[in-house]
Amino acid sequence: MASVPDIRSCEKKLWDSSNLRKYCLNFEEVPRLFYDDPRVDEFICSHKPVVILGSNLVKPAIDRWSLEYIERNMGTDVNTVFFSRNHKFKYFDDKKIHSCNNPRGVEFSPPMRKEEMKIEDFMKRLREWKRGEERLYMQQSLTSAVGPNIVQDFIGFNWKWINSKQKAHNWGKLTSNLLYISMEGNVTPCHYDEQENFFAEVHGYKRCILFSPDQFQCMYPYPVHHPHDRQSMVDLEKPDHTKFPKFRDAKGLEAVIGPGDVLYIPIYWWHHVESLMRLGPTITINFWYKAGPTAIEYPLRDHQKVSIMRNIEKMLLEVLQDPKEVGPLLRNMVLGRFE
Ligand SMILES: CCC[C@@H](CC(=O)O)C(=O)C(=O)O
Ligand SMILES: [Zn+2]
Repeated sequence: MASVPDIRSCEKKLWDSSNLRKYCLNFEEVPRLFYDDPRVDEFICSHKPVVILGSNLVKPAIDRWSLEYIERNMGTDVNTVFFSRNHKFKYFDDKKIHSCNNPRGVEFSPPMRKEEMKIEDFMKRLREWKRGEERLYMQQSLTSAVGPNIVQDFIGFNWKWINSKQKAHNWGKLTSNLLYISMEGNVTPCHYDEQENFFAEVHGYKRCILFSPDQFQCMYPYPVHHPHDRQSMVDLEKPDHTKFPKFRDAKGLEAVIGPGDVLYIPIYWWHHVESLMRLGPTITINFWYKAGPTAIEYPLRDHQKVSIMRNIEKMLLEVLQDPKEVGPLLRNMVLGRFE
């Protein structure tokens, strides 16, 4: 992507395309709107991503949450830290590992490992990291166990604004706020979540590549029973166009977000997230909301069709018991009949 003129005009551009990983696709820009622009609600209402500027959603964190401040104030509980031998941190559900007896009988090998660490141990590992060592990525729910200063900062978030969005769009409850502390260059590969997400950048720059739920045929998600459920089987860095031919036609959007920017990631939208290279660690806070009650209206929305497909896979596995039987039954149902 050519370096994008930063609309916050006077600010010096702090990154350029050399900080971004290169992919075989070109992406359209996610629109960037100020928080009080009425079009923001139009984007949220139509489940379209938008970068929201100037909301002050997590201003206390932007003003205070340096790595040193977080180390001093995160509290004494342990934090979830993922380790990966490469730059990818591909999520997997360890409760589904048993079901992954894939046809060749090869056991599932987790692409990363998890440790519960004290904040000071995580920060030490981060400071002393050497090329070639496992990369680290802290992904920890903000709970009442954090220190009093961080509780105060959290109270100082712009709850008035975000609560008004939750209400206006009839979202369900706020289920969690995760604090992400990532090394430069870390990547969370392409996946979708079943929650609405306000993704608030606190420190550093992240690039988010997004694909709509209507790109389902191009994204080749793992089966629902697989530990990598909700993840795309396509490796964005070296896509296998033989196994995943439709990926060539995928139409994606992208946004680079910096401190103060909030990216709305609609429920079921695919997203790949990378911390820009050579710009140091990034800090992000997300706000995950349960979806609101959606009346069944026709034509069905694409994300509703994804939810229907998920339920069909779950039901078939429930009744067939053997994951290896789900594909053949679906093929028998469709081939030559619905094509
Ligand atoms: C564990 C995933 C964190 C995040 C991606 C990222 O910032 O690396 C994301 O996917 C989300 O907030 O939904
Ligand atoms: Zn996600």
